[in-house]
Amino acid sequence: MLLSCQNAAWAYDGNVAASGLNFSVAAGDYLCVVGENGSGKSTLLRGLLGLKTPCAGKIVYAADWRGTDIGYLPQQTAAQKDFPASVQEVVLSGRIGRLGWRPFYAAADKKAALNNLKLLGLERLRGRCFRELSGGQQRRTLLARALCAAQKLLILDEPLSGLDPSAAQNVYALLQRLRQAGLTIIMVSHDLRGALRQASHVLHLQNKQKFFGTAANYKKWLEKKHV
Ligand SMILES: Nc1ncnc2c1ncn2[C@@H]1O[C@H](COP(=O)(O)OP(=O)(O)OP(=O)(O)O)[C@@H](O)[C@H]1O
Repeated sequence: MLLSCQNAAWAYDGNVAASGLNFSVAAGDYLCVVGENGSGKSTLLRGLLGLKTPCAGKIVYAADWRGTDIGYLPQQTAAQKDFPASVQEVVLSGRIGRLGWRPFYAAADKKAALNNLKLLGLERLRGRCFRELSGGQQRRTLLARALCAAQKLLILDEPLSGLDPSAAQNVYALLQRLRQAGLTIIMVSHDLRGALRQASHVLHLQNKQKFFGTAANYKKWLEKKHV
């Protein structure tokens, strides 16, 4: 078990955004978090990252858990679009959590950045200024950055937003390969069909936990709901 949410809830100024969350994620799982706008998905991700403290319940992490093992792709925000740095620098910054006492990046950091730039088809753009890129190119750059950070767990908040169909397919194929290589993935997505093709587990939120289980059982649950 990598992490387990035990009756956890989060609120903003007393207004509950998500409550009664009980689920666990094992190493190698691919969990897709679904639900309508405002159902608490991003709040949960921030909770898992330790950026927002639960107002009830708790999250229990594996004994050997280190916060630096996580790569995180946040939801797109206006502020992110204005980074005055090159694509390569943004991707390399995914290694910051691993620098420890070192004041500079090592050859291994630069190699990892280059590798992830290639994986996301960004090699040609590496010298370009991040803020001059298209929305989809920026999204891929931030995904490459998250990959640079992800040792054990990749947390993605709508990774496909702004991507054209072929770029989205490439990201799905990449996630599949990463999972086969042993990475655990937690992803918020509005592309239910695409997510269900790949996910091992689904968590459906509506400010509460409506469903948690395997993707196969989620399909059955959806069918029952609609008869
Ligand atoms: N910083 C904040 N301050 C106050 N309320 C917030 C804040 N962030 C989110 N909320 C509220 O918490 C609830 C859940 O929001 P959240 O962003 O987690 O939903 P979501 O499922 O990720 O939505 P979307 O699909 O639109 O991204 C919403 O009612 C939202 O208005």
